[in-house]
Amino acid sequence: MNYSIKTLNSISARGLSKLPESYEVGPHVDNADAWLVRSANLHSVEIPDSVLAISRAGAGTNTIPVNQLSGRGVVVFNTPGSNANAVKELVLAGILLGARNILPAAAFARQLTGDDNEINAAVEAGKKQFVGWELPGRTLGVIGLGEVGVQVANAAEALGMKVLGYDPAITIRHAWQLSSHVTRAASIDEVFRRADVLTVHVPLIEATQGLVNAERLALMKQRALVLNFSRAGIVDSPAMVAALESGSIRGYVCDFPSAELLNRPKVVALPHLGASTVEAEENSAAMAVNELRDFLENGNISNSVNFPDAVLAREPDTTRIVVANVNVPNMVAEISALIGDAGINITNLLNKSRGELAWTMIDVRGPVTDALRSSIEQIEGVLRVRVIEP
Ligand SMILES: NC(=O)C1=CN([C@@H]2O[C@H](COP(=O)(O)OP(=O)(O)OC[C@H]3O[C@@H](n4cnc5c(N)ncnc54)[C@H](O)[C@@H]3O)[C@@H](O)[C@H]2O)C=CC1
Ligand SMILES: O=C(O)CCC(=O)C(=O)O
Repeated sequence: MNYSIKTLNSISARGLSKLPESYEVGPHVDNADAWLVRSANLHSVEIPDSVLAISRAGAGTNTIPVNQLSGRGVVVFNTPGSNANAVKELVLAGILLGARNILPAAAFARQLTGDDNEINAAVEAGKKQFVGWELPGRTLGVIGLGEVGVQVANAAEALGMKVLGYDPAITIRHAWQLSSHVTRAASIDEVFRRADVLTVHVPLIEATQGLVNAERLALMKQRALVLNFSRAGIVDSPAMVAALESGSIRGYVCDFPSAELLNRPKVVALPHLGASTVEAEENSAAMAVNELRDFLENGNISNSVNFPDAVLAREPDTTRIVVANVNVPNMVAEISALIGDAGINITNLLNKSRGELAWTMIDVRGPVTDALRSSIEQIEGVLRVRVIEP
């Protein structure tokens, strides 16, 4: 079977090279079986019915209409951790940019004129305006201790910072990865109160929209530094601008330029560069490609953000019936009954659920007719059915 994948952003060629030659891949593929995206905003894009899955080569899926796709039985993947080191490194750079006033200082040096003696004199006279501060002993507040947040917390701790973390839904894996020197904050407001530097590493969802707002900025120490390498909407921009103008916040370092933030000396806004390293682009693309291949060729799911993980080893010479369905009782029995009525023997079966959705894979010996497929599609609660030949 030949599959096709449409790419909607520039995707690392090395990552794409993991696909076999039989795959049709590129930006102009019509009616593709799957889409591979980075930050492309799909909320107002028509996604054809041919699309069985979308993989986001990266972490954030706020640009994808996940709920709507779930209702169509379309699986949405992301690539957890694939770019976390790249983001961590840029966050560390951001902390140092703010702590040492590096950008205004470099701008000052760039505009110097005269011979070397005059430049040296101007340097000695001017440098006192850029006196910074060192990291050891300062408190870094990290909100969100997932793939990125844990790496940022551990790296800052290794640089001598005191680290205060907050994540009410931290996973066991991330809790194990976190340095034992990181202190757990009892509340999000405690992080705002105690941080000299605050960094947010949470997804943009309804609950995190405007999480950094005027009330919380007012809790912060005078002249604290705020970083946002997650998503623009997590910080209330007018509140941030007001805090910068009043001088209560020293600086805002982020990955999301906007009209409101342009030309503000206390703002460093990078052009969404967190994941823009050769390594992160390659890792993310390779991970997304592997997820899509296993999904298209076997119906298996790893790292989906809407459907459960579901992996069932393939046995030779079996046909796989893959069903995306609403998580309601008796579904497996109803599907199995139709297969039995068609006189087909089931060799293996997996049914996994996640919230309101479920994924069912049934391996059978013998051909699956269009009539059987269509009768499974008619079951109430079935969203989509695929038949994958041996
Ligand atoms: N600037 C860039 O290029 C990049 C930006 N990102 C952004 O960073 C976000 C985080 O990335 P990862 O760490 O890889 O994701 P992740 O899913 O591994 O971690 C997110 C963490 O935030 C926590 N969380 C959710 N709501 C919270 C709340 N209200 N308070 C405290 N914690 C909360 C979750 O429990 C989870 O542990 C992504 O969703 C994406 O928006 C990620 C990678 C690159
Ligand atoms: O693909 C990119 O450059 C952005 C990465 C990102 O924002 C993410 O992974 O959430």
